[in-house]
Amino acid sequence: MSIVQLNQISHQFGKTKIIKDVDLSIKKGEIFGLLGPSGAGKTTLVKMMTGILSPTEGEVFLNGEKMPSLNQMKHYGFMAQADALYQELTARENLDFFASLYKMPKARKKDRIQEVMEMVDLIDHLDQTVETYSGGMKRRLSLAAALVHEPELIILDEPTVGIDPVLRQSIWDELNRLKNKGVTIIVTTHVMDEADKCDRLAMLRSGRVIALDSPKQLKAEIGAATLEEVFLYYGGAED
Ligand SMILES: Nc1ncnc2c1ncn2[C@@H]1O[C@H](COP(=O)(O)OP(=O)(O)OP(=O)(O)O)[C@@H](O)[C@H]1O
Repeated sequence: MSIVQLNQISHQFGKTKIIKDVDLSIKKGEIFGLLGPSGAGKTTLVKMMTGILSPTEGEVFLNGEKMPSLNQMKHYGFMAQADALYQELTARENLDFFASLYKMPKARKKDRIQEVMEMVDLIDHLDQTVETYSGGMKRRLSLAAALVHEPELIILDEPTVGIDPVLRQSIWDELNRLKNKGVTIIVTTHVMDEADKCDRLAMLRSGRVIALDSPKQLKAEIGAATLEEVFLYYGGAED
């Protein structure tokens, strides 16, 4: 069974249709990428997966349950583009708060906070208030907050924007480690080399899925050397 299922999803803001007839079926344990230029509709699509936004048409299912569903909320971790952190609290207090929301046992919570803070290379700043963090540090803490409760589905909206290449690699190592444990990861990106790391990729343009397969298969099908070529081949160029 697919963990996320989108059936004929469309979304309209006012009179403008932003998402057009999207069907997607995301399987348990895969890293699924949504690749597209700015404005293609990636954020709108992931917001509908989380139930934050309802589609104008079509249905979204998480674990077979129709969204929005409060019950499903504890199963996923979401990292939005805008940070949702408490500025006046320390990083530890923020993570403690998020972990407690999901009723994580105390002992596990303590260890897990250390683990995620090491992963995002913020362990030396655990007891600093968030207001003293730089923009990049806040991004990394937001990622830690999305992962702290060990969700089985992780939805990340452009998680590595503003993050340096070394740390970006360590974040991808962690995502792969989670995937090997059976966690499903959905990630939006407009960076081709990140898209290449996904098991499957949906290329999005102007609210439509223009191609969908593994990066390797997408390239092989048209004899392309890069994902850029694939994107252009399927109509990725602007009108
Ligand atoms: N609340 C809103 N009201 C009106 N239009 C919106 C709203 N939110 C998004 N849009 C429009 O919907 C389109 C898709 O936006 P979305 O944020 O989903 O794109 P994106 O692919 O995530 O882009 P980016 O990579 O820049 O984050 C854009 O044209 C945007 O202007």
